[in-house]
Amino acid sequence: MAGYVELFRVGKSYPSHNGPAVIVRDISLNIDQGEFIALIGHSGCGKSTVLSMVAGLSECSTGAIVVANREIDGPGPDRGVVFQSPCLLPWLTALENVQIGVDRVYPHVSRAQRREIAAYHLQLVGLGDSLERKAAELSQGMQQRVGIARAFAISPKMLLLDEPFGMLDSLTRMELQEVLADLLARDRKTSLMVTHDVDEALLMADRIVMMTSGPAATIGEIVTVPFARPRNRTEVLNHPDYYPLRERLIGFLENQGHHPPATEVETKAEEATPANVLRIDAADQETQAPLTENARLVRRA
Ligand SMILES: Nc1ncnc2c1ncn2[C@@H]1O[C@H](COP(=O)(O)OP(=O)(O)OP(=O)(O)O)[C@@H](O)[C@H]1O
Repeated sequence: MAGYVELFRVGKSYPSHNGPAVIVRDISLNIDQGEFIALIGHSGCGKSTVLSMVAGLSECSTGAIVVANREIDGPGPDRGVVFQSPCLLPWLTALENVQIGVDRVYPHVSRAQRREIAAYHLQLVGLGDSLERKAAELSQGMQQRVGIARAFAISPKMLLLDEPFGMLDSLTRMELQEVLADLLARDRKTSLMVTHDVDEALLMADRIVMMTSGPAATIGEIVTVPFARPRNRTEVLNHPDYYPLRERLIGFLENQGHHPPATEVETKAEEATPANVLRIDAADQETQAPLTENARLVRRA
């Protein structure tokens, strides 16, 4: 059955002195309207590469991507992107940063209405009192709230999130996971999120797509998360299926090990060792108790 978003045998390679370095290959995935997909895999396997092709920021070397029946050929306002760092214009206010996108997408509505749209979305992410504060004065968590408001304010058909909470401390990360979940409960956007965090994937996603390790990474396994959305963190953690699912995800990643990315293979073939493996936060290992904190896949030991 056709999906709302369809990836048909998508691949990406870059030229190198040894011929094309294949980063990802044969990525085929149908995403239903309103579905939330988490993309996980070892560092360097090509998760961001896939996301940036869906965003239209990078061209597919092979295959094609269709969003709402239209093959994409570049970035567009039908896809809102949230990056790890929100890249705000520091000299502009929170409101002005959100309004830039709104102005571009709604050029025909009045300036007052455009301001209202931007202000409304900043209120939704809890920044109603900070509309006029300069971006440079905001904490990292607040800046990321602006980034999320900016993505929602343009009413995209699809949301693309590239490790959106990766740079935040764990408490702020949990807060923003809830902000995002609340927004998605109001407006169930079709979403694709890259994350290193298996607990975040289990909290947010309807399906978790696990990528094999590169070079030439592809989809290894897809896990359906059986918890109804919207979700409550405590209920998810206490669900009898939670730990078996978590084990399955971690088991897959452990079995993948970590292979050097394609570009390293060319220059460092002899240095490829299985030492670069998945590690869980020391805190998690110490407690061995039900996790209230995210287990992180740390990139390299
Ligand atoms: N412009 C480019 N030219 C050559 N190689 C590139 C280019 N951009 C990315 N790569 C390579 O593609 C591979 C995949 O990168 P990508 O950022 O997609 O991985 P990732 O899984 O998102 O990694 P991480 O989890 O660390 O963010 C890496 O080996 C990277 O070096």
